[in-house]
Amino acid sequence: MAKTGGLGDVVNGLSYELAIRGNHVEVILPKYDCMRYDRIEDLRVCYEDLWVPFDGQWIHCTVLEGRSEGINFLFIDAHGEWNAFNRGVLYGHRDDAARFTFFSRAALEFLFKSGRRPEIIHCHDWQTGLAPVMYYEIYNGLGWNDARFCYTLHNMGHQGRTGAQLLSQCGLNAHGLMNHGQLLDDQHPHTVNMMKGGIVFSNFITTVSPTYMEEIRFSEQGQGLQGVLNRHGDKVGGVLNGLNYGVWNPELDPFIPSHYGPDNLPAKFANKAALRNRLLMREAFKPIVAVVSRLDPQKGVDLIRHSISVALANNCQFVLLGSASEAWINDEFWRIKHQLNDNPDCHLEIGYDEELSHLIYAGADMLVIPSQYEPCGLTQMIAMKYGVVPVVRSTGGLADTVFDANYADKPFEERNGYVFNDLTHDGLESAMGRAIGLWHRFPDYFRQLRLNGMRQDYSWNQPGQDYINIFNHIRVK
Ligand SMILES: Nc1ncnc2c1ncn2[C@@H]1O[C@H](COP(=O)(O)OP(=O)(O)O[C@H]2O[C@H](CO)[C@@H](O)[C@H](O)[C@H]2O)[C@@H](O)[C@H]1O
Repeated sequence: MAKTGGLGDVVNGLSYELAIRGNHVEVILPKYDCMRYDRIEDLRVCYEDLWVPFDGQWIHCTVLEGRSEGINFLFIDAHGEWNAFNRGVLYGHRDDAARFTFFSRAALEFLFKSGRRPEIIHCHDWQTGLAPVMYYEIYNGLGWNDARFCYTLHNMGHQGRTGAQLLSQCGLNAHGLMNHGQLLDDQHPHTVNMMKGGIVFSNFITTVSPTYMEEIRFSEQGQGLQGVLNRHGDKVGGVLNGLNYGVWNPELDPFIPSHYGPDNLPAKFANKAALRNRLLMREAFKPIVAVVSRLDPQKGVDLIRHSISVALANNCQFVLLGSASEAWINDEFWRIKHQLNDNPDCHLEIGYDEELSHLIYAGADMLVIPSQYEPCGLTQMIAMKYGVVPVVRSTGGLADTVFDANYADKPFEERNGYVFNDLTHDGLESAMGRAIGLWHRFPDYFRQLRLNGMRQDYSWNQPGQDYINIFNHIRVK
């Protein structure tokens, strides 16, 4: 209902997995104006007057509750002039640090006032980094002390660096927390680092793949937080994300015209025809190379751009679905789109379109993911489930899930894609060249690679158990 990328998938998938295993799970979100309200059932007010202290005033909120597939969702609706959550987008405003810290404070205030006493509060990314800080620094003193915090890092590229006045705005002791270094950014003087606060104060910290955990602890990929992660090394771990196969499954997917699985792979190809039809591309005996991505520097935008020409020069069709976070990237891809407008083998769709993404996975043959860094990456796992062969850069979770058809140190049944190391045109071209060559010259072998990927289990089954073990480890017994 509120998704711009992989974090939405993860909160959704993990919540269902925990609920299926008999846990009581509730998800708290801001009540954004731009949510998919069609995905929320029985939305109704559940707490009328929640007054939240923030920035020297009491802000009036209402809490609504709604359900989706059996899970209870709670939405904090903030009233008043500030208009914290009705901005037409989820994030991207100058006051984001204040907006999400206010949200964190409001969520805690709601849990406290409504008498809910969760054993575990699971927070995600910098937006909620100050929630465990406020819990231990403010709510413990009010007598609430039986909750424990798990904090998940989805992306070290966004840490929530902001001025120290935010701490006093949300009721924290700025002087003490900054002087003791718990919230002080390790690289920028006088700056609060919200993610660091989450790491220091939470009872356990996860990131979304084992390789990314290594990278952020022991290389500059920690983007300044290596030191704090290592100081807290006894409470950190990498848990590979799962996929919600209730949402991402070509045997059931309501957004694709032809259902298929490893036992009836030929039915996939009606989706390829539907994709071409939808995007006004011609029928041709060519593979479709796709990209589905946020167009962010993290995702390797230069190589994404280059993959278009590599695909078109090597007798392929190319489809891109991408949403840009920065104006220069948006402008660049619009320029390329105009340039290729009349090419019947290529379509660039710039924007965010959940339904179209399902049809692309179902219709494509290869998915290119040339990321600079990738904490986990879900699109390669979705691709594999849909019989699409991923071509990826070896980094983070991509390295944990994609095993090269030619070079992996694995038995053949576990090889499922193409991998390159160097973040260069040559690196990309060599991996794409091998994948495209296989499609044209050895179709049986290509089919086998698709099947290998489809048969791998990237569900929430194992990671769900890993999270339960972590929660059991930290909860108050
Ligand atoms: N334009 C578009 N239209 C429609 N759908 C689109 C889209 N662009 C992307 N998506 C969808 O958004 C999700 C993206 O997943 P990623 O793993 O790439 O996550 P992202 O980088 O956003 O998040 C971060 O968090 C996740 C979760 O932990 C990590 O896997 C990842 O490495 C980390 O960077 C997929 O479901 C994809 O289909």
